[in-house]
Amino acid sequence: MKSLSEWSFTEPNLLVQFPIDPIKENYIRRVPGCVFSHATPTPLKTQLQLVSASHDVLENILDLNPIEEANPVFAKFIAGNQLLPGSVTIAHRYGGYQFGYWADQLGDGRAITLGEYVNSKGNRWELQLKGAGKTPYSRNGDGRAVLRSSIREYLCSEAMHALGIPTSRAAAIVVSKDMVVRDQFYNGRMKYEPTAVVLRLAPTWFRIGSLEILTREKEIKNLKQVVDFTIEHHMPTIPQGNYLKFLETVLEQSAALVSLWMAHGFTHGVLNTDNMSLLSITIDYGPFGFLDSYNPSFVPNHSDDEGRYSYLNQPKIFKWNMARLADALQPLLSAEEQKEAAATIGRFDEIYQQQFISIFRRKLGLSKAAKDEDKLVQLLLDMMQQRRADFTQTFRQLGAIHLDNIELGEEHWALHSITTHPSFSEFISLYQKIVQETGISDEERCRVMNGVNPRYVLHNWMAEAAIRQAEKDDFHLTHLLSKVLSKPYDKDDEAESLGFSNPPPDWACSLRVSCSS
Ligand SMILES: Nc1ncnc2c1ncn2[C@@H]1O[C@H](COP(=O)(O)OP(=O)(O)OP(=O)(O)O)[C@@H](O)[C@H]1O
Repeated sequence: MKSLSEWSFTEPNLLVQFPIDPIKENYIRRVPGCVFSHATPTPLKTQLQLVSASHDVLENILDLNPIEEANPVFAKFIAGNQLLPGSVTIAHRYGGYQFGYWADQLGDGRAITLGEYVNSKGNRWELQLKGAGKTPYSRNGDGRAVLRSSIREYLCSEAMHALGIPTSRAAAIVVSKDMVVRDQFYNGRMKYEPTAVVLRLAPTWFRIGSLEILTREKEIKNLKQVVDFTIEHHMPTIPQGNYLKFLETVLEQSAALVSLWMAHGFTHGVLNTDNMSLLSITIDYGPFGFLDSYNPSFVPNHSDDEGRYSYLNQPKIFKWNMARLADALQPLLSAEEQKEAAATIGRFDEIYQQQFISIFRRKLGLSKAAKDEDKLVQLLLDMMQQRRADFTQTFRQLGAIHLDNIELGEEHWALHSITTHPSFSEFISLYQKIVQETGISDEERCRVMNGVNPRYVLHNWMAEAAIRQAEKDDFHLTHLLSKVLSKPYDKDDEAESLGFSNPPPDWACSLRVSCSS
C-alpha cells in the first residue's frame, strides 16, 4: 500500500486523446467539436474538514494506506486545493434528455476529472471531484455542491456497492465553511449551506448523453471515437466496430441494473439520459429514495410532479432511454443494423422480466426456477402494496420465520400486516409447495434470504439525521451509516439502538427530497 507522497495518477491519461477545448480558463461557453474542456478546481477557502473516507476505496481501489486520511494533504487533495502528480484536469461535454425533452449541451458543470489511476489489480479508474467549482459547462451554476447532497452521494454510492449493485464509488468527502444559497426558508429568508466536495470514481463517466450531443451536432468522428474507446477499454469481448453488439450489451446490462434497483426498492429520482452510464452503473445520486412501505407510485424527487421517475416507472424509462441510445448510435449503423437496433429495443421487456424474476426468486430463498414462481412473487407484492408493508423488512423477516409453523414476535413487525391479508394462506401454501419442489430445506431458504435481503438500507430519514448532525460539525452518524451500510446484512448494535431496522420514525413521513443540490 502506498502513502500519499508515493501516489500519482497513471500516465498517460487516456482521456486526453479526445478533442479538448484548448482554452484553459473556466469561463462558461458552448464548445462544439470537443469531448472535454480544460477545467481547474477552484480551491475551497474556509475551514476545510474531512467528513469521512471509505477505507475500502482507499485500500482496494486506490492502493492507499487508509491512515493517510489523517494526512493534511489528503483533505486538500479531496477539496481540489492541491493536485497530486500526473493530474490533467478536465470537464466532459455531454447533453441529454431531461424529463423527456432534449436539453441540449449540459456537461460537467460541477465535476472535474482529475485523471486516471490503474491500480495494482490492473483496473483503470477515472477520479472526479464533484463540487470543485465552475467549469465551461456550469451555465448559471456556481460549480458547487452542498454538504447535504454530498453526504447522500457519498453514503449511497458505497451502500449500493455493498448491496452488489453496480455503481460509481465514493472515496471521501470534505466540507468547508464556504457558504452557498440553494433554497429559502419558509419565511423567505436565504438559507446558507456549507459546500462540500466528494472524490468519486468510475471506470468511465461516459453517459448516453455523451453520445447524444455528438450525434445531434453531427460530430460523427468524435462519436465513433467515444464509442470505440468505451468498447476497447470496457467491453473487450465486443469486436471493434460492432455497434449493434454494443447497444445489445448496454441494454442487457441496463436491464440487469434496473432489476437490482427494483429488488432493493431503490428509486433513482432523475433518470434523464445524462444520468445513464454507458457501463450501466448507478451514477448521480440526487433525490433518490429507498422504499419505506411498498408503494409502487413512490416518487422521491419532489420536483417530479407527474411521477415520470416513480419506482414503478423505472424499467419503462430505462427502455425509453435505450431507444435514445439507439438514436445516438444511428450514424454508426447501416440501414439493416438500424432495423435490428429497433428489434433489440423491443426485447428489453423480456430481458428485464427474466432478470426481475431471477432476483426475486433469490429474494425468496429459492435456488432454482419453479413453476408458479411468478404467481408467488405477484401474490406477495400485491399483499405488500395493499397493506403498505415495509419493503426491505418484509423480505428480511420472511427469512426469519418457519413456513410450516409461523410464529410472529415483535421482531417480525413488518409481517404482521400481511399475515392478516385474505391471500396470505394461499401465498404460504404456494411458497411451501415451491420450497418442497425445489428440494431445499427451510433453514437453507432462510440462509439464502439473509444473504440477499439486507437488514439495513439508506432510508432518506437516516441520511437526513446524519446530515442534520453533520451540519453542526458532528460526523458520528455519517461514520456509523458508512460502517453499517458497508455490511448491510449484519446486525449492528448501535444501528439497532437507533432503530435502523424498525419502522421509520413519525417525522420521516413529512420528509421531502429537494432536488436543489
Ligand atoms: N451548482 C451547479 N453548478 C454548475 N452546474 C451544475 C450545478 N448543479 C448542477 N449542474 C449541472 O446541471 C446539469 C444537471 O445536473 P445533475 O444534478 O443531473 O448533475 P450533477 O449531479 O451535477 O452531476 P452528475 O450527473 O455528474 O452526478 C449537469 O450538467 C450539472 O453539471
